[in-house]
Amino acid sequence: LRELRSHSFSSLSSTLYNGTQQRLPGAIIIGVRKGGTRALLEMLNLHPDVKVAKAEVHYFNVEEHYRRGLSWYHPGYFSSPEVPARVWDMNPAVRLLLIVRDPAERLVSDYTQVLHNRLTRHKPYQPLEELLQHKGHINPNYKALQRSLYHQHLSRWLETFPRNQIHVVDGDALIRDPFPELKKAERFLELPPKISPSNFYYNTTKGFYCMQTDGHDKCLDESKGRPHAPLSAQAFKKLCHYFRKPNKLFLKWWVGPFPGANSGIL
Ligand SMILES: Nc1ncnc2c1ncn2[C@@H]1O[C@H](COP(=O)(O)OS(=O)(=O)O)[C@@H](OP(=O)(O)O)[C@H]1O
Repeated sequence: LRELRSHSFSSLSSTLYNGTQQRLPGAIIIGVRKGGTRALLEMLNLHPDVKVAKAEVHYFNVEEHYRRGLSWYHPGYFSSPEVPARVWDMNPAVRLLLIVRDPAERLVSDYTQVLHNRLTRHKPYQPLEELLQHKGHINPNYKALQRSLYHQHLSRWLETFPRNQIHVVDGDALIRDPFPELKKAERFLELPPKISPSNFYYNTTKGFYCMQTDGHDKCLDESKGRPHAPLSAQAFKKLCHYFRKPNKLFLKWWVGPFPGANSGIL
């Protein structure tokens, strides 16, 4: 269930429409595994006008969602081809927040998560270097690699949704300095500016920003920000090289034909 949540959407009911309790989300976070979805969701939740749908509401009772006609919750992956049309059917005006991160880093994080699960269950595992390469070349069939080909998944969303309904959150920038990314997301959602720099502080033990509001503070759990599995510098370089073209395609869409310096994925 947790997997479903983290690999799919996180929904936000906000005051986009009527300022009251809404049943269907006015905005949805789409993103791949390990892109920073949870951090974005928790940080947006600092806003008093944002209501984050509880995980249970999404996925704990899928049958109920099906009965209510929300079948898209079930396979809701950024990379699932059938999802954009289903989201459109739910609400064609929904705002989409797409969070991405350096595709090579995301891939290593993705592998690290799988490795962690296998180690916990005392199951055998293959080293990343083996999965990643075939006869000395990057293996294009490796699923975690395919999940990092953002432009491919995005192009399907763009067949359904206009560009201005999708806002990209730079997951790397969110790690380094969350406030500016939150500001941009707030603007995109047309929310009054309520999130402030004082909502964030750098936690040196965690090595990441944590949140604080009304005297309470909160860091993400230990599954976020784990040390990554080892990968040789040579293999990582190959991987970055592999992603150069897909990154360019994605960036061209994101920032236009002349990419600025703000994106972390080149
Ligand atoms: N503030 C803060 N604290 C902790 N972690 C943060 C934060 N901001 C972003 N991140 C990054 O979020 C990464 C996990 O992304 P997801 O939440 O999408 O992962 S999951 O697929 O739902 O498991 C996670 O990836 P890893 O570092 O590879 O574990 C983090 O780098």
